[in-house]
This record gives sequence, structure tokens and C-alpha cells, in this order.
Amino acid sequence: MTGLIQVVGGAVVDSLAGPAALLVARRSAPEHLAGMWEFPGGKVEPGEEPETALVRELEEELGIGVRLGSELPAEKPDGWPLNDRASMRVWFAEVTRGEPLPLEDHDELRWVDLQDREAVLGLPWIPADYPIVHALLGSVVVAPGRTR
Ligand SMILES: Nc1nc2c([nH]c(=O)n2[C@H]2C[C@H](O)[C@@H](COP(=O)(O)OP(=O)(O)OP(=O)(O)O)O2)c(=O)[nH]1
Repeated sequence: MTGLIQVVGGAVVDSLAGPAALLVARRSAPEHLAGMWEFPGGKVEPGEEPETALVRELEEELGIGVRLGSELPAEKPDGWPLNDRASMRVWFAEVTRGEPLPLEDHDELRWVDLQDREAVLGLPWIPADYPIVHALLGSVVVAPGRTR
């Protein structure tokens, strides 16, 4: 055991087969993170599989059921470093049930156009997320002319 806090995040896209839009969420708490955008998700509970935790968090926070796609590859098995105590693994996901709502921890949700890199990167993300967002934008091939 490393004592690392394992966080999981969802790169929720409109379509796993041809992603054109990404669902981003603005945190409402805690105070030092309020107003910053993030991948919805949360901490893995003891004994829980990361994918199970992500499905649970997206249900709790946004009220949606999802199908998970591939993981956004990170350099380390624990995922992307968030700080000296926490790492986040990120999976692509597609909504299979419900309409996303900011039920918990967020005050706004937004679908952003993956072709508009500047708009996506211009959001005030949690600082640790910028390398993840860059990697995500580099990994998706957006079909021309497709928008949500
Ligand atoms: N969900 C999420 N958390 C992130 C991101 N980037 C980032 O630094 N974090 C940090 C913020 C928090 O310190 C931690 C995740 O904690 P959380 O508060 O979302 O976890 P949780 O829903 O399980 O909440 P709790 O039980 O601890 O109250 O990871 C991100 O993109 N998504």
C-alpha cells in the first residue's frame, strides 16, 4: 500500500464511437476548489474497483448511468498525479440513462465542443487537470462538422 488517495474521473462524451463534446463540471465545494472545472468523479472507497467507483460517483453526482469506454492512458498505473497524496485515473464514458444534473458537489455542467481546443483549455480547470485535458484533446479524433 502506498497510502495514495485514488480518485477516478469521467471524461463523459456525447458518443464513445465519435466524441464531439465533453461534459465538464464546475465544483461548488470545498471552498478552495469552488468555481473550478473538473472531470466529475471522486474517491475510490476501500475495497472498491475503480471502474465501479466511477459509475457510482457519476450516478450520485450527476444522476446518470454510463457505459465506460477506454481509460485515458497515464504514465503511472495510479493515473495522473493531482498532488503529493492523490492520483486520478480517467475513463471515457457515455450516458446510457438520465440527463446530467448538478445534484452534488457542482453548480454547473456544460457540454464543450472538443474541436474548440481554446475554449476547453480556457476554462478555469483545477490546475492539476490541465495535463489531463491536453492529453484528452490529443487523444480524440473529432469528426469534422459534428457537434452535439
Ligand atoms: N472528481 C475530481 N476530483 C479532482 C479532479 N482534479 C482534482 O485535483 N481533483 C481532486 C479534488 C479532490 O481533492 C479530490 C476528489 O475528491 P472528491 O471530493 O471529488 O471526492 P468524493 O466525491 O469521493 O468526496 P468525499 O467523499 O471526499 O466528500 O481530487 C477532477 O478532475 N475530478
